[in-house]
Amino acid sequence: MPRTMPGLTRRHQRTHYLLALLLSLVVAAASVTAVGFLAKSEKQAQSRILESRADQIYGLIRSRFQRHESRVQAAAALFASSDHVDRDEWRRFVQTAVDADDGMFEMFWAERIVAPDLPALRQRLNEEGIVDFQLQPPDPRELYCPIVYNEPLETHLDSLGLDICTRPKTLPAARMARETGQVRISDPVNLVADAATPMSGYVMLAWVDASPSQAGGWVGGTVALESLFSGLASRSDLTLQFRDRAANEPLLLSHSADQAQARGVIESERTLSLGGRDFHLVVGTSSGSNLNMILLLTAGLAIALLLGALLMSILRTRARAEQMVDEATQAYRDSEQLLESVTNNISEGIYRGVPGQGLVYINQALAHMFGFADTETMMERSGPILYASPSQREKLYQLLIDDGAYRNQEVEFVRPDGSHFYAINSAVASRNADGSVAHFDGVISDITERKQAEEAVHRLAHYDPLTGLPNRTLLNDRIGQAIAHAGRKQRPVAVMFMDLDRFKAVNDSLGHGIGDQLLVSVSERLQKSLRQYDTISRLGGDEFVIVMPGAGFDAATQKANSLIREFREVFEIDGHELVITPSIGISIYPEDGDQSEALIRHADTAMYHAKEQGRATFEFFTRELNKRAYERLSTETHLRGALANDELQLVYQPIVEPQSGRIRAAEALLRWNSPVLGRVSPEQFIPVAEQSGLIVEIGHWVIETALMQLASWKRLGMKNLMVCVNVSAVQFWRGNLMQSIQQSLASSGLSGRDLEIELTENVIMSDVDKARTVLNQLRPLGVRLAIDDFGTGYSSLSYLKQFKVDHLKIDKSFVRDLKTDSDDAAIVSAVLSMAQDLHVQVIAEGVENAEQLAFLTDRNCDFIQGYFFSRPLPPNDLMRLWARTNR
Ligand SMILES: Nc1nc2c(ncn2[C@@H]2O[C@@H]3COP(=O)(O)O[C@H]4[C@@H](O)[C@H](n5cnc6c(=O)[nH]c(N)nc65)O[C@@H]4COP(=O)(O)O[C@H]3[C@H]2O)c(=O)[nH]1
Repeated sequence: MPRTMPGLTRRHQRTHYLLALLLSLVVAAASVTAVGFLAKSEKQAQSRILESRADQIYGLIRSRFQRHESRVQAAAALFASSDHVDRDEWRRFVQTAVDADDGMFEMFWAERIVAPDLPALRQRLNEEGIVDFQLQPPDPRELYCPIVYNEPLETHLDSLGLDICTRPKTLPAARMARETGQVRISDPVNLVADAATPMSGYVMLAWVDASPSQAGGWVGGTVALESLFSGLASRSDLTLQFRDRAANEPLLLSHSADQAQARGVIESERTLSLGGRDFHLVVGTSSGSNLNMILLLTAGLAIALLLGALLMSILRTRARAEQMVDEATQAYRDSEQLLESVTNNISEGIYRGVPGQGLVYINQALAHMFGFADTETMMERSGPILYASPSQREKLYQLLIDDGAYRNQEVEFVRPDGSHFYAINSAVASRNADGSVAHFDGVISDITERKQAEEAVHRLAHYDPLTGLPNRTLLNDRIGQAIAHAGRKQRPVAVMFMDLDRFKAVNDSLGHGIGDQLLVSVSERLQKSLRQYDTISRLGGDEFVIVMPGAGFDAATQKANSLIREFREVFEIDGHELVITPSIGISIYPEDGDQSEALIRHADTAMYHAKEQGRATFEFFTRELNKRAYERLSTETHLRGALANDELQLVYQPIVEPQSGRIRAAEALLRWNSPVLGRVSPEQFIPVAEQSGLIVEIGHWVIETALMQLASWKRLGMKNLMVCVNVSAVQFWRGNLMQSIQQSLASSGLSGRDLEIELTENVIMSDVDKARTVLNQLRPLGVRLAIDDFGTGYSSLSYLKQFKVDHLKIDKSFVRDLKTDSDDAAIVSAVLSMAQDLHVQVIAEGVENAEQLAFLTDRNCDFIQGYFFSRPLPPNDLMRLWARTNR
């Protein structure tokens, strides 16, 4: 089955098949015609040869017959011409003929005698030595024709006495010979009666009339048929048939006759009339010529087929070649289109440049990259590609010359409008035979976006998004660099940790938007006030760190002072005039650390100390500060587990009505007995709890516990008693105070009037509006409000009036020195007087002695609290005290 070529159409294939078939048919027909013609010529030639051969054979057979006939005639002439021919004479006469070995099988003399002559014959023969003459057949009859002489006698004794007139095959010939006087030939006879292989032959008979001394008779010659044809059929290409017409049977068939018949030989026939018999001779050709014809024809047909196949193959090869050319052409077109499509649609710019000529090809993307509408415009207007750095252009071109290529080079290009873009540029050169650059092909990928993204990532990783200042990561780098540089030059580095005082209040009251703007303004102000090589970093929230390479103690002091001064100037943010102060902690390399992290941490510690010192100030880091910072950290660590471990307790200090001496309230005060740190003063752990935010949780616990305690006392009969709890600034602003109080009241079953919260002036004044909102929410619950530590802060009573303050607590620092410090006495007197005017009750704290009590009672102080009456007491002790005082 022919393989179908992909892409070769069926129509083409059919045409090819038809052409090949046609050629095969034409060649086959030509072959057949040629073979026919050749066969015919061959046949004619063969016929001619055959005729000639047949003539030869015919002549030979005829001459062989005639030779035998003439011998018989000669023998007959011998008898006719002699009075008597005796046996010896006969023998001598025919001896040559029978010895010639050319087919004369036997020669005999058969006499015609009548019955009465038979004894004389026997007598004569007996005399001649034939003693036992037997007639064959022996039957008595009138006429006998027995063979009386025959030669060679030795081999043909059995012929002696044979009566030829009794034999149906010889009798007709004998008669005819007598009647015509001619040699006549008998029917074919078997020459050897008992032989295994029959031997055919003829008997030729010639009549000899009787003479006076001799009876008439026949001379006979027995001729072996084979001898007539010997040597004639030896050629394998000839077949012979020799038929006796009268006998009508083949006398001789060549050994190849059957094959010859099967192959249809050419035959030539002759009729041979001899001795009164007609013989039919058929000579045929051998079959060799037919085979040749068949071979020829086969070869012709094979050639036809081969030619057809060859043509088919040629056509197919040609068609395939054409098809391949078509396909290659199509593929080339496709690839050209693909290339065009790709080059015009990819985002990479592609160009070809020729030294001295500039660009000779660019694609669409390249034109767009350089800000041109299309390639034509760029090719017309643009010179060489513009590199931001001409030296880089030279360097890359040198690479092309030296290495033949450069790959993935990051390049900055300039557009005609002056804008820049970043790209990755790769190019490869093609060289002339002399090695010079013939042209170079390049690819440019615009990586501006990637660069921008990288820069954005870098910015995010290293800069504070709000202010654009370096973040902690970059700060660490800068400090590291500053230390490395300073270390070599043995110079100091100052690290300032700056925190904005009460920034949270700004954030909470004015919102984060304003807070953020304030931070930006602060960063700008800081940047303006610092040297170029100083680094300002924002760590987050309101924390800034300033690194000042080369600055030691004096320079840092100077800078801190100037910063604090500069911050006195108002920040105008979105219509708000904000005053904000910084607290600054300073650490110095190398004294306070040689690592960025240590220097920042120590500056932070110093900053806390500055805040503790009353804000808007700065502090240098000291070992003592570090110790305190460590203690604070340790306190915080242990405080985290204090609530859960039940390490906190409340003690209650009575607040007493001086006139009656009755306990009207009890202030709940925290106590922490740490199994590790021992007893820790509230003045030590409360600030830590506030800084860490733990105060929210602890504060809730205090309110809840105090109210539960009061409920318990009330159940035990302690009437007209309320509890006062300290609420810290962090708890007030960040903790959900309202919810905490509501929950605790609910669980204790008490009313709001049983609770008083103590807030410092500073808490309220840090955000008056918000404080008002919170307090207004509490008011409906009946919760009372006391201003703690009054006198230490703003001390603006009239201002506080609007908050419906229930009690003012005069700070114990004023009470302590009442006797010795006239200022304190004056302040206390003034406060008491003002409070009475405003109908606000006053509680004096820290009353330790009778003089203090007398001073206060003289001025109608409403309540007294202090060691003079009682130290803070455990609940049961207070209950016992109450039992003594209030019954
Ligand atoms: N020298 C002297 N001191 C007297 C006298 N009478 C009372 N005190 C002390 O004065 C402090 C009164 O509490 P504070 O001013 O609110 O000052 C409190 C308060 O600000 C804070 N505090 C205590 N408990 C809590 C609490 O539960 N929550 C909050 N936020 N702060 C608390 O800790 C501060 C110290 O508390 P304490 O050590 O318990 O100290 C208590 C108390 O023991 C006296 O006659 N002489």
